[in-house]
Amino acid sequence: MKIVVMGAGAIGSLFGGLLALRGEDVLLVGRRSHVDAINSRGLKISGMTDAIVHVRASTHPEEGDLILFTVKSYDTEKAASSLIINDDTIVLSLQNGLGNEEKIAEVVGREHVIGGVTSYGALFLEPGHVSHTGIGETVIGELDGSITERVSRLSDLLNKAGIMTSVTDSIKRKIWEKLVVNVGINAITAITGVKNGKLLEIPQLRELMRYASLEAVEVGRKQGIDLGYDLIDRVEEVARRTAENRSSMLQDISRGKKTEIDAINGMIVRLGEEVGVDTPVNRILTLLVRGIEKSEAFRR
Ligand SMILES: NC(=O)c1ccc[n+]([C@@H]2O[C@H](COP(=O)([O-])OP(=O)(O)OC[C@H]3O[C@@H](n4cnc5c(N)ncnc54)[C@H](O)[C@@H]3O)[C@@H](O)[C@H]2O)c1
Ligand SMILES: CC(C)(CO)[C@@H](O)C(=O)[O-]
Repeated sequence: MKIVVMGAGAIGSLFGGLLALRGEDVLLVGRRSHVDAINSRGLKISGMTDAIVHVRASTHPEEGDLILFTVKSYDTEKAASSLIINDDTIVLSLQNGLGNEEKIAEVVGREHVIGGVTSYGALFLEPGHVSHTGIGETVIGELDGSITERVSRLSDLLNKAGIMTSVTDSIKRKIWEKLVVNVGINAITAITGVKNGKLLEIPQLRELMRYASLEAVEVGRKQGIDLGYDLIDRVEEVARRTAENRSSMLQDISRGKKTEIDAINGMIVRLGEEVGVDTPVNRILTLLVRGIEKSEAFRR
């Protein structure tokens, strides 16, 4: 199976690197500096995995049997339109936020797309070097909920590379559950500059986190997704488990990078309007993050 990683940044390089270490045929597609470093010195993975992986890298995609789709949500359309696929190509998105699978499907056709969520953690340290920062479950599934041979095969492939993966018949709910966690944690940590654990220690931030998550659950339920209200406690649980993390959105803001706010809190606002659920907390969080993105003064 020829595997193409579309968007070899932190998580894409880690997954692609782990698959290549297992002997799979992998092409990492990323930006020039990262590609050049990998082609001259190999991909260095440090942290929970320690390896130099000799894997091919390019700035342009090639045809693949499996495409691991790992660009940030705001790059989805552009990256999808550069893919080269054949009749049997599977495109597996491991992105956060909502709407990525639909955007990819619009470009390549729905029959090619499989949804995924991962609690693996990775950091991009410098060109040619990523850090493996966390291990967690990866869940994949067909968008229509069917359990197909191809999704089972894909799960086997990832498991063989040491990426603990299971197949679900409700990937949309899984994507929503991860979304609610990101809605509760990411924007508030990005705005206030605190690590995830502080959201539990500071009563005002804890209240905000619960309100933001509750709005997301209400919107999801109105969209027909079977989300329980206990998810709000699970958001707190994730903040506890990742207490020392600086969330991905806080890291983006600190580096002066664009955030995934539109696919996370902004998506709750947009969908809330569609289904008639008020989302004042997420509206303000979205406006603040968009404002901060535009403000030099807030770069830490
Ligand atoms: N990093 C993590 O631990 C983690 C965990 C779970 C989910 N995710 C999700 O996975 C996605 C990627 O996250 P990340 O942290 O790896 O981001 P990242 O910014 O490190 O990686 C994305 C990479 O894609 C590259 N890219 C974008 N468009 C491209 C194009 N057209 N051609 C070639 N390269 C292109 C970017 O240059 C970047 O290097 C996000 O949706 C994120 O929320 C990340
Ligand atoms: C789970 C999470 C919020 C932990 O920091 C992570 O998904 C992130 O930072 O985006």
